[in-house]
Amino acid sequence: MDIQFERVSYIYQPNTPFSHQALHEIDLTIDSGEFIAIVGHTGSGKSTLLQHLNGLLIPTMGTVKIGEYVLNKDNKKQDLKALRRNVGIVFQYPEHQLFEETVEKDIAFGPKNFGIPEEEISQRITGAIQEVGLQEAILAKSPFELSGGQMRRVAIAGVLATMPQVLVLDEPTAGLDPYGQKEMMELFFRLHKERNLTTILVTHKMEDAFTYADRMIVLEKGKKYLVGPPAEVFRDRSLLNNVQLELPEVLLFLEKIKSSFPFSIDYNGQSVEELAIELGQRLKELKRE
Ligand SMILES: Nc1ncnc2c1ncn2[C@@H]1O[C@H](COP(=O)(O)OP(=O)(O)OP(=O)(O)O)[C@@H](O)[C@H]1O
Repeated sequence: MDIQFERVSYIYQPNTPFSHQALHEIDLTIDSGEFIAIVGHTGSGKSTLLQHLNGLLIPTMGTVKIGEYVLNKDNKKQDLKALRRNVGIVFQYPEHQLFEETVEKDIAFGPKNFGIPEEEISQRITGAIQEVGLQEAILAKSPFELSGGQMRRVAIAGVLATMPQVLVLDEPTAGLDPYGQKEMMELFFRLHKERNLTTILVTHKMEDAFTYADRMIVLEKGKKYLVGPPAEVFRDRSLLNNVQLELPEVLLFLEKIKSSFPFSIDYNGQSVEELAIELGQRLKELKRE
């Protein structure tokens, strides 16, 4: 499913004293199978943009096109069920949305809602629980008996069981310990590769954007500020000034990826190590200039 934003603006509570324009004329194309990271300060519009991906918000101006769907203010009354089945959103702290008596019922909720036949639902539950690295024995438990990390995995399994083509992740590793964060990101990256799943990740972690994304989108005050492969975006001097990416933070993450990278990625023929060294040097030079 290709995704296209054409001059998308969004205004919260228009024509009231509380009116706030959260997105300004965003143009954007995301190809099927891409891994996109969206970064930007608090309040830059990241969550607002995400909510346009399954029609939770409809642009105030402009158009969002997702597969067959055309979302704009002239087209507000369409049935969005198929869109919502195909675009799975994992909101921040998704475990807060668990509510059923058993893990099994919680995971079944999405597929049931989308009218998937019972026999298929049980297969999907088993598949999803394995995919997120949990044992089947957990299905009979109450979600509230589980650890925080397990609850998060159950919530993600619920989204995966709807078999989306696009997976949208809003700070999915927030609140997990560093080991849990890495495991979770590797899970998303594996799903992305295995299912050719278009993945759109909102993150504050530059390291994750750099490690996993094909392209990064930097939002600043509701505007698309920079977009490109992470290695290019990090080379942009203005990122240092405008997104306030601090040099120690960058160096720290470059240092980390050198030792902990689980696989090699090649950007324009450079190994990650070469890239890290080059980026580190360039960023030092930029700060000196
Ligand atoms: N329901 C609302 N009514 C009015 N303004 C809102 C509403 N929701 C968000 N905003 C404003 O819109 C802007 C963009 O918010 P948004 O949540 O999209 O930012 P964000 O980049 O996701 O931030 P964060 O990183 O904190 O999650 C902010 O200035 C926010 O205060």
